Amino acid sequence: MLMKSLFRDTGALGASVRMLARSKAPVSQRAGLASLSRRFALGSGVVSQSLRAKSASFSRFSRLSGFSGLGSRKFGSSSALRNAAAAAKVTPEMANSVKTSNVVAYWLIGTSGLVFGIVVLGGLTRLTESGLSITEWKPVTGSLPPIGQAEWEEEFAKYRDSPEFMQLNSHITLDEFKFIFFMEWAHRLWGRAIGAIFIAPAIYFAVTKRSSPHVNKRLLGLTSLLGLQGFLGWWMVKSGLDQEQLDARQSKPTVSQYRLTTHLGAAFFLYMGMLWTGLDILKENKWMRNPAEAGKLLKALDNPVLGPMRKIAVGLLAFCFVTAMSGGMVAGLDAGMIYNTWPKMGASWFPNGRELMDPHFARREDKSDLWWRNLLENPTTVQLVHRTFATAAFFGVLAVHMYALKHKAAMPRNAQKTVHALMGVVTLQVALGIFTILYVVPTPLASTHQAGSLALVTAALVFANQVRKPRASVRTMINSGFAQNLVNKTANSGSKIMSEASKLTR
Ligand code: HEM
Repeated sequence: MLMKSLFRDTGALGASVRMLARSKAPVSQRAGLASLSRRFALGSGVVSQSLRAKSASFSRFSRLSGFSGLGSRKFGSSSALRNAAAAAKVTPEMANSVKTSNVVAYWLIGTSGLVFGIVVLGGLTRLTESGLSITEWKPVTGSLPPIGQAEWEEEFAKYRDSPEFMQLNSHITLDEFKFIFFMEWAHRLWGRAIGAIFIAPAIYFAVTKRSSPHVNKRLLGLTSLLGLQGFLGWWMVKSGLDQEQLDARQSKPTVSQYRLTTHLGAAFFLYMGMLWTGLDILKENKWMRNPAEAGKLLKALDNPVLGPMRKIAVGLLAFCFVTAMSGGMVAGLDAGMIYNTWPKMGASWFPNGRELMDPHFARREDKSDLWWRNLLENPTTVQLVHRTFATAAFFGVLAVHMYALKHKAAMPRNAQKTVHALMGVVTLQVALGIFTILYVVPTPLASTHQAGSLALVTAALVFANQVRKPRASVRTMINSGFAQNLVNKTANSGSKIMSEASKLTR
């Protein structure tokens, strides 16, 4: 009864506010209405005195009055939405935060798959030593490969001027050059394709309001990261083409391991950002469609056992990422070509201290850079660092797996499955790493090992996402029982506002 009257009255209140917002009512009047809505919400007895419940009532109010992302399309202009939301102390974030179309989520997850693919292709480009074959960066005109003999000869002539040709590849023929050119060209073309497939739909979704402002901010961040990634790719290649830089590093013509790892790290971030956002959208939409189920899940997520698990899951994701980056350093220094034994490194468990902290790697006279230069530039030490991180990652996942098994009852079902998958992937990844070392980095194994690192990060990310509590706005809405009650009441209420609002929750 109480609920019935609450919804009836809130509906009427929402209608009045909508009218006020449309009629550009004076601010004082709108503020008065906001305070009325506040008193109303607090006096209803349905919501508690807590601040969280207050914000739930404002979310409820904003949705019933049509002031949500979807509502703004149907009921009013975005400035009316902003004004009314501000007057009612419903932040635009809260008012608009819930609904983003599932299509946006599928597109994000699909694009993250393309990023996965380009990381693997990038690894193949490096492993086939093709990455320095294109000596210029032409973001637009470079989309087309040379056409006809004359253009190929011209391109080959540029390559013949590069340090890589002069010092390592002076024997290669035009046909062999064509192969390495096409590897690098395909990598760059794939990058351009990801740019187009990401940016054009992102604009479309934002303009047509299929994505909420909250998601739009993330799309903007991901677009910037995508642009940065293209630049980082060229910045990396430049380090292998510029003889001065090679001299400074005292290196053969290869790219800097720092730049390779930065490029790899940015790709991982892009991948994780797309996947995380896509999963968030799907999850929230699912909750809004089925508030009763979501309520149960929220209750399960409130279990105190999951408190530490949430932090551990994020920590584990970060650790897997760092381990992958240490692998990038190994790849950048070709450090997998030495110490091709496991578990020992050569005849002993660890190389001797003199080799691990070789003074030749220090560049300062006082040798104050001895430690960090060896950790990041000495192939022996870098390999040992990667082995150490990998071992720690394996035991970290094992510990989480055991902890999850111990608290099985408290874990959401899907998280239980993911933690098993995580255990499987980390075992496979360690095995791939070991075989990559034992067989002295054959391309198929090394490439699968690289793909495995992304698979591991994927499993860790999905797990962290599953045990995470939802965003505040969704949480307060579902916790208040609002969505469930709304759906129940709508069936026979006959109220237009109620049926409009209930659609928002489906
Ligand atoms: C959690 C476990 C591991 C992760 C996440 C991981 C990740 C990575 C990544 C991302 C790379 C760079 C690939 C590239 O850019 O081409 C790499 C390279 C490498 N890793 Fe691992 N790795 C793990 C375990 C291991 C283990 C246990 C070993 C051996 C004992 C190993 C040996 C290597 C070697 C030799 C390379 C260089 C391959 C190349 O030159 O392409 N890894 N790793």
